[in-house]
Amino acid sequence: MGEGNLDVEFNIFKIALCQLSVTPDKERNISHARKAIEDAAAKGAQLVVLPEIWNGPYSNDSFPVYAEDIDAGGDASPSTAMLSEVAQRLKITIVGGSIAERSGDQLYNTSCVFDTDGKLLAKHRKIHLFDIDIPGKITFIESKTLTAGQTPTIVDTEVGRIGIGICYDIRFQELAMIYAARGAHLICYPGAFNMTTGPLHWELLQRARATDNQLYVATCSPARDAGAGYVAWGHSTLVGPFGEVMATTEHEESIIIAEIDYSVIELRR
Ligand SMILES: NC(=O)CC(=O)C(=O)O
Repeated sequence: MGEGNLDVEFNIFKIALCQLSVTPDKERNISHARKAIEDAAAKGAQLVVLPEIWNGPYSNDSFPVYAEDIDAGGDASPSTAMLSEVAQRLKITIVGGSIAERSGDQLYNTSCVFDTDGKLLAKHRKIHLFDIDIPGKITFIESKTLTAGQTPTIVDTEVGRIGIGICYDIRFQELAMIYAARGAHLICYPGAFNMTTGPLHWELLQRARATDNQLYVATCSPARDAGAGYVAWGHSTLVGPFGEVMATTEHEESIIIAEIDYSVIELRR
């Protein structure tokens, strides 16, 4: 598949954004995500995207507790084992949101992409950690526990060339530009914006990245839990290459199904 070339298996296909509720019960979160992926596939989705940190709470206290050794696989990573199994069984591509990854002494916020044979195609470690202090509103210092990833991640799948970013990565146009220059059709950003930055920037940034680069942008957030330590904004969204919102939702749990047509990219350009 060459740069900008639309020689992919499916030019038109359905994407599902699974805006999942997340609880402190990891086993429940894994089986809940499995069920949502099955539902999405039953509705015709060939690409399923999950939220940022979907197997446990989004907090510095929880990251070390819920972290998995993805490279070891099997019992060391029940979350990614489930994603691999379901991708293979249902013959779909999965951008597996993100989970905390343990690698030696380091922890990362990591997104795994699986192909239709259940093979791990790529692992993206969040490059731009979410260190933020808006007095009286929100303080979150991801770098207290997490290490930043070092490399952009772009992957060829049966549903196109996909660039991966995680949440705060969306604020950095340079990353999206690299993906566009390398021929991405779609950038997927699992993300968990919050009640301060969500209303301000969530849709704006998605539409900006899509318009700047004239490609599709998909985001997937956890559903909002008003009682959680970190309250997610929700509003998972698909944006087209003209910066148009093609599908979105509010903050409750939901599965968004939408159609992507890559021929529109050339048309817009
Ligand atoms: N949680 C994040 O990584 C990013 C975020 O909430 C924001 O940029 O705002």
